[in-house]
Amino acid sequence: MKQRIAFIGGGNMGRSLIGGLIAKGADPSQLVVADPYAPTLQALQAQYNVQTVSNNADAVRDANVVLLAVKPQELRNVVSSLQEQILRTRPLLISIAAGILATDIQRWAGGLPVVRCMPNRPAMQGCGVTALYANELVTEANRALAEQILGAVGATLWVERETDMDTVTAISGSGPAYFFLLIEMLEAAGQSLGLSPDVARKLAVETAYGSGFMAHESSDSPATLRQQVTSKGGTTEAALKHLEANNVRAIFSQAVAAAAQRSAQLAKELGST
Ligand SMILES: NC(=O)c1ccc[n+]([C@@H]2O[C@H](COP(=O)([O-])OP(=O)(O)OC[C@H]3O[C@@H](n4cnc5c(N)ncnc54)[C@H](O)[C@@H]3O)[C@@H](O)[C@H]2O)c1
Ligand code: PRO
Repeated sequence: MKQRIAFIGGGNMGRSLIGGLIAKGADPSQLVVADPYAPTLQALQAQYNVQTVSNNADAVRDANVVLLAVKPQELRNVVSSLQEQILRTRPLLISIAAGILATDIQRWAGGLPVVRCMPNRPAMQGCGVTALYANELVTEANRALAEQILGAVGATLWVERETDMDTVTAISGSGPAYFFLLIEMLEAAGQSLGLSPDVARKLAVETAYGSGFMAHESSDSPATLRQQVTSKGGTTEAALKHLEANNVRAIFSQAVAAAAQRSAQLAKELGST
């Protein structure tokens, strides 16, 4: 990749993308990270040997891609304060912020095109998934560049309607947390039934890994894979009956809807002015 990418924000997700890109062979000298928190910069410098700066304007100076990885609440100030400079150098702006509309970011940037996307934390291991959205100002070259960067750390897909980004965020952006919660709950259940913490954790984590890997590799649907584990009158059936009787599907569906609603709400609270 022959791009110079400026990361604005080197927190959890910035670090995941940087770690994933470097693991895939990106040259650290092509990546610069700006963050006001010195320990974050020191850790990124030590671990990845990327250039780090405390000032956003310094980071974007020579960049042809600016990857916005700050919290949604920070985005307007960050982009507006860079406007004068980026209007001169015209980098591609890529936002990973939940909720915030591409048109709002575009306006704060003085009219530059913006690719809005939603990656997820497994990008760090090169097995993330990113959904991207581009409005009419975004060129084919912009799209290709964004896809090249996010595609280096996992699967990519484009959505045509920006409203779908709220659902995407609820499914794959937040999704790793749902799976981590499930691992936590399996681990706790194992412990409460008498397993040692180490054994309970190993069983829970390896089972999640194996199941995810199998779902990824198999041509069978997740429902079919589930049925293959579930012997009639057996142990799995006993557990699944209990979950179904307690409305696990409805609860989960409502939880995901709450995440999507929060994404839409963030756009209203923090954008459109
Ligand atoms: N964490 C995830 O799994 C995830 C997944 C997809 C998208 N996102 C999106 O990524 C963005 C960052 O989330 P995160 O979880 O990495 O948050 P984070 O708090 O871990 O990281 C944000 C970073 O931005 C830095 N920062 C704050 N103000 C800044 C400023 N003015 N200029 C430059 N840097 C500044 C902070 O010091 C921090 O290191 C959010 O918009 C979030 O919606 C997060
Ligand atoms: N983390 C961000 C949030 O919780 C966006 C998706 C994952 O808002």
